[in-house]
Amino acid sequence: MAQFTRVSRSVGLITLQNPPVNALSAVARQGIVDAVKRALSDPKVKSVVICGQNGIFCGGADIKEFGTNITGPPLVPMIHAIEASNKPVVAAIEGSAFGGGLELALGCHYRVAHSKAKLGLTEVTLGLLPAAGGTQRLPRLIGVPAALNLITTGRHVTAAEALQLGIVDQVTDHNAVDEAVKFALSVAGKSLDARRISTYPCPCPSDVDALFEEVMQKVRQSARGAIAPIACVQAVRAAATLPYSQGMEREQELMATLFTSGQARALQYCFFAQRAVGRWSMPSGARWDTSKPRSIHKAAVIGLGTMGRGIAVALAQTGLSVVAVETQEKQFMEAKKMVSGMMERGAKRHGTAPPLDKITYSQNIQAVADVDLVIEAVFEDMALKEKVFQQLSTICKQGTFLCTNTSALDVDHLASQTRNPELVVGMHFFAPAHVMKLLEVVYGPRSSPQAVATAMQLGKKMGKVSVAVGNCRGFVGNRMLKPYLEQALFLLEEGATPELVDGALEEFGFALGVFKMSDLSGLDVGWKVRKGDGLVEPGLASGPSARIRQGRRYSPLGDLLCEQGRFGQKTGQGWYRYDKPGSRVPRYDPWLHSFLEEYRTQHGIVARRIDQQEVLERCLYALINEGFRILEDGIAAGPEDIDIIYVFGYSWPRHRGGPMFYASMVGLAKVLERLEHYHQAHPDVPYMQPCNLLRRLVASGSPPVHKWKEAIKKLRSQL
Ligand SMILES: CCCCCCCCCCCCC/C=C/C(=O)SCCNC(=O)CCNC(=O)[C@H](O)C(C)(C)COP(=O)(O)OP(=O)(O)OC[C@H]1O[C@@H](n2cnc3c(N)ncnc32)[C@H](O)[C@@H]1OP(=O)(O)O
Repeated sequence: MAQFTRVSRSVGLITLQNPPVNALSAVARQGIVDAVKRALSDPKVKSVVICGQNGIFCGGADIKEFGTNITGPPLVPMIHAIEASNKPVVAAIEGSAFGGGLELALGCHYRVAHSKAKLGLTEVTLGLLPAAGGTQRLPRLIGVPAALNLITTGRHVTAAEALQLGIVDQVTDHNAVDEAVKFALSVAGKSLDARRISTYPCPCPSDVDALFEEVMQKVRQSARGAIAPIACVQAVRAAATLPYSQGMEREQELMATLFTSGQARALQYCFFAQRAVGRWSMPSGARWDTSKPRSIHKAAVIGLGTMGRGIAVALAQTGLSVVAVETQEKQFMEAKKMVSGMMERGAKRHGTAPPLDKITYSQNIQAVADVDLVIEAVFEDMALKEKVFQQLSTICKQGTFLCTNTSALDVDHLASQTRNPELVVGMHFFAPAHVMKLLEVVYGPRSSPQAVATAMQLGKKMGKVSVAVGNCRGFVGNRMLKPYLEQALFLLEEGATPELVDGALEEFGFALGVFKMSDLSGLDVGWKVRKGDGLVEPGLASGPSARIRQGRRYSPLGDLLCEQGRFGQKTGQGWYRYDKPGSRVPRYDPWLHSFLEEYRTQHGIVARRIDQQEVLERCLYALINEGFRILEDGIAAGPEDIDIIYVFGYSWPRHRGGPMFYASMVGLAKVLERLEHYHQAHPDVPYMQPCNLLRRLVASGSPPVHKWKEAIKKLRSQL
């Protein structure tokens, strides 16, 4: 849909009308084609302005059309027709001009942007490339290095940066459409020879080959196996080395490969899943659209360790008044300094003032009496947390929401320590809390829908992707991590090395393999939890029973390393060796390898050759199997919730769509068959026993991932 009107007597105004983001659907494209024809054939129209309704220029091609039979006029000829017009066409950019939206604007002869507008060729984030001429026009307009940066990252630029780069011709604080109309009046009748970007030569540095080689190397490194950024470099290279028409052919060729790829499907699934998790629901039937959040004006953080500091910064950055409480003198002094430093660095990056005055510090928990919401972030110890919740329940004013940042403990038990358990929810942040985008909002059986809605809304305000999940040990993310870590240890026992396991996982796309990650986060963290669970027995006992604890297979390898003081990066030794404590570069450690050999001998294990395929199947399918159990238990409402948690909190490669999406791509029958195989080989590993839900989904014909929610509901009703 696009509306045509004539304004200021001689300006044809074309307004895209496709809410909510004016995406270029088949109907919208047809509307533009018709409106442009009308403008060009109307002798009273001397120039044209294209804008979008409701303050947004255009959110790009309609992503919902991808994967369907696309009809309607294609984008490329539509944009060519606009560029070829003999009447000047001005794009009036308000809100966003992304992907095909910016490509449409690049086909116009001029661009006027509102100062708050954001622009970007974002296709790479959806596993695609700017295939409506973007890879050919942008380098011609702003040069190869700047275009490569924008196209391979998909990053959004502000109107000010767009002006500096030469993407837009004018930036205004006033109404962009009015300004564009004035602009259009001023250029009516002028020659357009120098305004058609496709006719520009591509400004290139002298050594193009060296430039592209260097960029390609960098992109390959950061892409972690994603193919779209590489295709983007190839397409821009075509702009730099070929005439426009041949460059366009190359662009289309590369797009055809990406368009039907599994990676594009995965990335587009993530786009919609990220939005779907905002539409949360609870097993009680409470939902996002029927639960009203309460406004939070003042919040408190209890405990200023690493997590508490990050949470305090994230809260202050939203503009809330924050009371930060730490009772230990040394930690209190240190935290004050660290928090100010974090805020100053953040403000410097964003070119804003640090919100230092938003935080007041106190060593007395009584200081939280008048806040609307508290986030407890004290040490992960149930007795300590119980005490804090009992205190909060008496100190805080009526109606204050009490949240815990526990990463695994029972939220409902903490709620039972208070007078109003309905006000208690978990807010599980990920370290560093002011940087990481994920927030698990954990509801217990007694949490009120309003408490959940308020925590979800606060998370959104903090710029987090918030996912509402049920209460169980480890919630969703950490619960699924357990079988993954366990398999990694079993693989070491059986003959693998940390290098082999990490190599396989990093090749799959994880930023860090499991052992590097364990060294980074500290081996002592898990050791403490296992001690609390009564799993740790000191020393290197031998015999098969030494590796059976609480009736199931257990690997004491991590405990043995901790007994040696090998806690990972912080002690300079863990699964790898580091140059000094605190160093970050993992190195091969001969000690670890002899230790593993000695361990195997002591336990009578004959090392065998393990390949990458086995590493991936055992680690990932064990984790996925637990994901199915989580769905079966109703802890996560749907596969999207699990996938978003893994993509945003656990560095699961986005181009693989999250663990549950990945399972659907591999094929549920295959996942089931491999789990059955490994469970037969390792009957003492309950995590490998295929979950009932997985079996039933396979039996019901392995529905596609977007149908699982419905299928689970149906399967439940049959029980
Ligand atoms: C085999 C041969 C193959 C040949 C090739 C065929 C080619 C055919 C296609 C040619 C394509 C040419 C190249 C162009 C490609 C593109 O343009 S891809 C799209 C690029 N656009 C984007 O990346 C922007 C995506 N959107 C956003 O970033 C944000 O939505 C926004 C615009 C910044 C607005 O943000 P906000 O206000 O926060 O709202 P949201 O909640 O994010 O969105 C509101 C709802 O709108 C839905 N939506 C958003 N964008 C799109 C879109 N482009 N298409 C469809 N739907 C979109 C979004 O999902 C929300 O809806 P719900 O999911 O229902 O909540």
